[in-house]
This record gives sequence, C-alpha cells and structure tokens, in this order.
Amino acid sequence: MATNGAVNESVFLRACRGEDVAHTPVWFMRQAGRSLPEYRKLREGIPMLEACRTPELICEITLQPVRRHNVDAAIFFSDIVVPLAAVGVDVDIVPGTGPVVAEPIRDMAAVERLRDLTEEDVPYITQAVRLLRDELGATPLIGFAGAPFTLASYLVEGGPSRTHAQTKALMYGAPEVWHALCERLAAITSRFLRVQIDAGANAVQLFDSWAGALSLADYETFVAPHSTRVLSSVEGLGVPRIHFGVGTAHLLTAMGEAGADVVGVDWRTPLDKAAGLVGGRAVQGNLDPCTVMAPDAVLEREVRRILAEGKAAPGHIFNLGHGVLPETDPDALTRTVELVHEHSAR
Ligand SMILES: Cc1c2[nH]c(c1CCC(=O)O)Cc1[nH]c(c(CCC(=O)O)c1C)Cc1[nH]c(c(CCC(=O)O)c1C)Cc1[nH]c(c(C)c1CCC(=O)O)C2
Repeated sequence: MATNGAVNESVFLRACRGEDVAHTPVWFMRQAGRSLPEYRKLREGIPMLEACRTPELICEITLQPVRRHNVDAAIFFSDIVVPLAAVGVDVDIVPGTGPVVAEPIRDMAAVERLRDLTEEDVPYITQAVRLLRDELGATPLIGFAGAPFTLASYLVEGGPSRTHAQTKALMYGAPEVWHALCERLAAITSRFLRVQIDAGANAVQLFDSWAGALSLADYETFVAPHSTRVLSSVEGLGVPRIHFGVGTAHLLTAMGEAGADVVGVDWRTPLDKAAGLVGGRAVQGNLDPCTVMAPDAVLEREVRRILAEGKAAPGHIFNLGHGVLPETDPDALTRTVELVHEHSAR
C-alpha cells in the first residue's frame, strides 16, 4: 500500500493545488459505469442502490476504469441519492431515467421529516473507502456528493426534470420552505463528504449538475449559501474540493467563490476564459463527451486545444465537460488518456 506521501504527490493532487506536474492528470466523470462491459456484467441482476451499499462491489467497480484506462484518479462508485436513501427517503434509481422519489417534498412538514445523516447510517461507505485506499496504491480517490440544489431538484420534482418548474415554484413561492430544505440537505451532504474523507478519500467533488438551470441572481440568493456551507464544512482538511455544474458559464465566478479549490467546467466555455472567471483557482474539464467518439484526428485536435487553454489556470485536471455517455467505446476513453499524457508531458 503506497504511503500517503506518494498519493499526496500524485499529479492529480498537485494540479488541484496549482503545483507543477510532470503531465496533466486526467480522469472521467462516470468512468465507473455502463460504458464498461465488465461493469455491466458485474451489475447484472443487482439493483443500483444495492450495489452502492455493498463494499466489495463499490471497490471493484471503482477499480475497473483505473485498471482499464490508466486514469490519474479514481472516483468512488456511489450516487448522489445514496445519503437520501440512507436517511429513509423513498428513492430508487431507474435505469435510463435516474433517481425517482416516491413522495416529492413540497411543504415544511415534509422537510421536517428529513432527518440528519450519521456515520452509522452508511457503514458501507467507510468500509468501501478503506478497502479502496488499500487497493489503489498511489492513485488518489475522489469522494463526492450532490449539491443541495441538485438534490433538492430531485426531491421536489420527484425525478429528473428539464425545466425544474416545481423546484422554482417552491423556491419563489415558499422561500422559507426552500431554505429549510436546503439547510437540511447541506447538513446531510456535509456529513456524507466527511465520512468519505475520514475513511481516506483524497479529494471531493460537489456535483451541482443542474445549477445551470438558474439565473445568476437566483443562484446567489437560493443556492450559493447552501453550497458554501457544504464546501466550508470540509475546508482545511488537506483535501481539495472540486465544484462542478453543467451549463454554468454564467455561474463560474460564483461557484468558485462558494469555496472551491477547483472549478469543473462543461464543454461550452473555453478553459482560458473560465480561468479568468474563477479567481485564480484550478480548473477541471472540458472535452465534450461526444468528442470521445469522434475520429481520432478530431479527438487529438480537441485534446491539444483543451490542454493549451488549461495552461491559463494555475492548475488543470483534464476531464469531460460532463459524464461519460453510456454508449462510449471504452477503448476511445483509453485513447483519450494516452493523448492527454502524450501531449502534456513536460
Ligand atoms: C445527476 C447525478 C446522478 N448521480 C450523479 C450525478 C451527478 C453527475 C452527473 O451529472 O452525471 C453522480 C454519480 N452517479 C454515479 C457516479 C459514480 C460513477 C462515476 O462517475 O464514475 C457519480 C459521480 C454512479 C451512477 N449513477 C447512475 C448510474 C447508471 C446506473 C446504471 O444503469 O448502471 C451510475 C453508473 C444512475 C443515475 N444517477 C443519477 C442519474 C442522472 C443517473 C443516470 C440514469 C441513467 O441514465 O441510467 C443521478
């Protein structure tokens, strides 16, 4: 088992801290998932949330993309709704759809039924992180959680939504209920991240995947205070914090100010422009997930463009601008890693 020193000196953690690196680190959101035949085989007949509660499965699924692609970081196999299920929310993950909540939260009575999370609620998280730390050697492990807004949008809508209309109706029509809900979600999320860090996670990512649905004014009023509370709760632990959202070109400055060490950028904003918006923080991204499936010359051109743009920030972690698409050829992801390492070698 590698010492903490080897992990702390990994190119991934050095880039998160804005330190010089031998090459640009690369990993992929959703690297542990349906793009891998070995994932689909292992998951056969096992419901998603059951897999997320089984340490040996969490460990093996997390390791699969690390072995196959030679990425520079592992992301913990879990899901953003795992802590909600752990405190008794009736939520399931429907393949091809995502989280579905049986009783959407629309009033204060429902908010008050949402209890806090304790470490005892998620023993499988602690067990899985410890197993992974033993298995991963010098490869850092990224823990994660969903941000209050993205979690709230699933709880209020009852499932995925294009418009987040119910969420915004609650936000505008009953702000006291909205803020009470997000305060509880921030506490649950803070605890969920802390459990992963205490067990050995080397960095954490806060996924606010749906924050792009909001105006900057609404983000600052209804979301930023709660995301800041989460990111502040894990500050000063020597664990870099990555803050990510989709469609967030207009929110990047606010997302950096919420307390991130690294801001994840989707594929729509060039990283050199993003670097100027995030107050001297490192950036992560931002290949269009579809470009992985483009002809090799196009893929290579885009990798080189993103690496050049990433130089404008003190640190750059190469990633996609959102998760790996399930239909992605795994060999194309391995090729993407090769190109990043080849074209960024110092
Ligand atoms: C919005 C969101 C969710 N979950 C997550 C987010 C934020 C990241 C993002 O924006 O994609 C976070 C997540 N979910 C999962 C991971 C770990 C895997 C990894 O990123 O490598 C992570 C980081 C496992 C998973 N979570 C889910 C899968 C697919 C489950 C399967 O069918 O195997 C995986 C690998 C299910 C899930 N869970 C969720 C959705 C939208 C889906 C996909 C529904 C579908 O297309 O089937 C909620």
